[in-house]
Amino acid sequence: MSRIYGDQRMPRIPSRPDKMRVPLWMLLLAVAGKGLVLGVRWCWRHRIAVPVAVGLLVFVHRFGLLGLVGLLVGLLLVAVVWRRVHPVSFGWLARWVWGRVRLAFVYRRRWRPAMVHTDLAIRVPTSNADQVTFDDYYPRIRSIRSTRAVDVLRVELLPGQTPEQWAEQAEALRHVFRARRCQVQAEPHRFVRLHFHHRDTLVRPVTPGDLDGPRPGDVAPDLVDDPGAASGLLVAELGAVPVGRCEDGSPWTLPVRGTHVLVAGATGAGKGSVLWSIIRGLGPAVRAGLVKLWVCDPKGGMELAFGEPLFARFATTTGEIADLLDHAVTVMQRRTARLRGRTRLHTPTVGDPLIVVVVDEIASLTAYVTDRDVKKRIGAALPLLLSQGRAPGVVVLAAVQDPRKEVLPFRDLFPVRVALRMTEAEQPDLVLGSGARDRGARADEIPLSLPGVGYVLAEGQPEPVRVRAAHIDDTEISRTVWAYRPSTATGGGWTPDLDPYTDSGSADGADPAGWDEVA
Ligand SMILES: Nc1ncnc2c1ncn2[C@@H]1O[C@H](COP(=O)(O)OP(=O)(O)OP(=O)(O)O)[C@@H](O)[C@H]1O
Repeated sequence: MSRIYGDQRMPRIPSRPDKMRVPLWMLLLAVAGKGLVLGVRWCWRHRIAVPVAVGLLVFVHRFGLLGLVGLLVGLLLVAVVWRRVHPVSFGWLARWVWGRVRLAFVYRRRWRPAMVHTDLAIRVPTSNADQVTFDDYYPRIRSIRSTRAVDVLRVELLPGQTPEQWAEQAEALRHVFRARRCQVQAEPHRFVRLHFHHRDTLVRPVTPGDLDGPRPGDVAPDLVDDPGAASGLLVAELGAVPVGRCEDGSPWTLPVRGTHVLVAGATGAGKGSVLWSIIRGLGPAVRAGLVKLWVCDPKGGMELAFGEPLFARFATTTGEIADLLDHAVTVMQRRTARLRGRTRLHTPTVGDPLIVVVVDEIASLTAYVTDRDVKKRIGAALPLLLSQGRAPGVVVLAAVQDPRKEVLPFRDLFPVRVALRMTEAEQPDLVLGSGARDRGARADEIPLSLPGVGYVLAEGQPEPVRVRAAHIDDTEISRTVWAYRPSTATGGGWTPDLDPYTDSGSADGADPAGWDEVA
């Protein structure tokens, strides 16, 4: 209140002004005027419902109840035909109508009490001649978009409110509107979007999509005649590698080129499926020679050994892993020296591919290694790769069970992070950044029955998105390996002219096939 009234906490003490005689006609006129204004305002607020109701009344008056039944049957038939002929426009209209219905019967009815009890309404004390009263100001719902699974309300903030205040009340709002989950998304100014989720769209496992078929709106790289264009398409796709599905039904993709990705989750949360989905998504680029997978499986190869033919390098002991990481640092430093002042982001080519260092259970390398020399080498190489590897095209894709800083000291160096099921309520914030859980990333509430479900937060993206990775079973892994393993003659064949800065000789001053020789 002090904000509105300055330092004056209560309104002025009520004082009774002198009585004034008002003629009765003037009073009646004032009451009628106020009634008219309120009536017009009400009609304006219900500007769709009022004409529809009036239209229906006129219709019934003219054609009777039987006519009304005929009209409804006719509308139903039109809807069925419309849905078959043009499902997109029908879907849009259906969502709009469903949104108006939800607004009228759910949100408008419970909105005011919900706002008062969550302290999101503002109460200003006012005084009249006899008593102190209060004026209530309610945040206004400006629009609504509804599907069968989620209602999204766009709400205008009251002066002085912040999206954080709304995020704190998300759990209370979820209960008021009987939703399964409520997520608050801030707009840059004045508005928040409240997502009330009613159904879980990620209950069913996601089947991996076809990587070689035509994409919506374009064609598969394999179907492009010009090899340069095909390669360009594959390189472009490294910015959005298909991993699974988002809660809103859209494809879940992750960038791999120019970033590092961390996947965190308790045991059995489905980290393997995220790693395998990304590896599989990189398959076409691996087959084309534009990506090399350097894979470290400190669990002795339990998780990733199936894919060995797909990998340029595969290390399972801590000694081998330390060698692999040292070599990745060397390649990174050579490339950095070569590309310095020429480009800010390496463009993969067959002679100079993107190197993706995949590490399953990265904590085994940072916290649990007993050999001091190996631990020191790994402890030096990993932060170097994470801090300098993005631009020269040596990127890290890692999985971890325990996201604490003592276990993974450089987790903040991963720009893209995925939080699968976690065991403690603080962990989503450790992985996705502070406040992520309040903004809806309740990874600790993901049930055991939903492996592969999690929340993702990419660099520059303010809100966590709920996602599910595709389920890659052993058969699909074998198919992927068989379909996308690179040809044995690495470094041979045609090199697309994508990188104008690539030297005419070998990429890093060494034989490109040399990377494989080290393995
Ligand atoms: N996206 C998914 N959809 C459906 N089932 C999945 C998915 N991901 C994993 N699973 C199932 O969940 C179980 C555990 O998965 P996974 O081994 O990938 O978990 P993890 O996090 O890697 O576990 P750990 O840390 O113990 O290796 C497996 O039986 C797997 O079949």
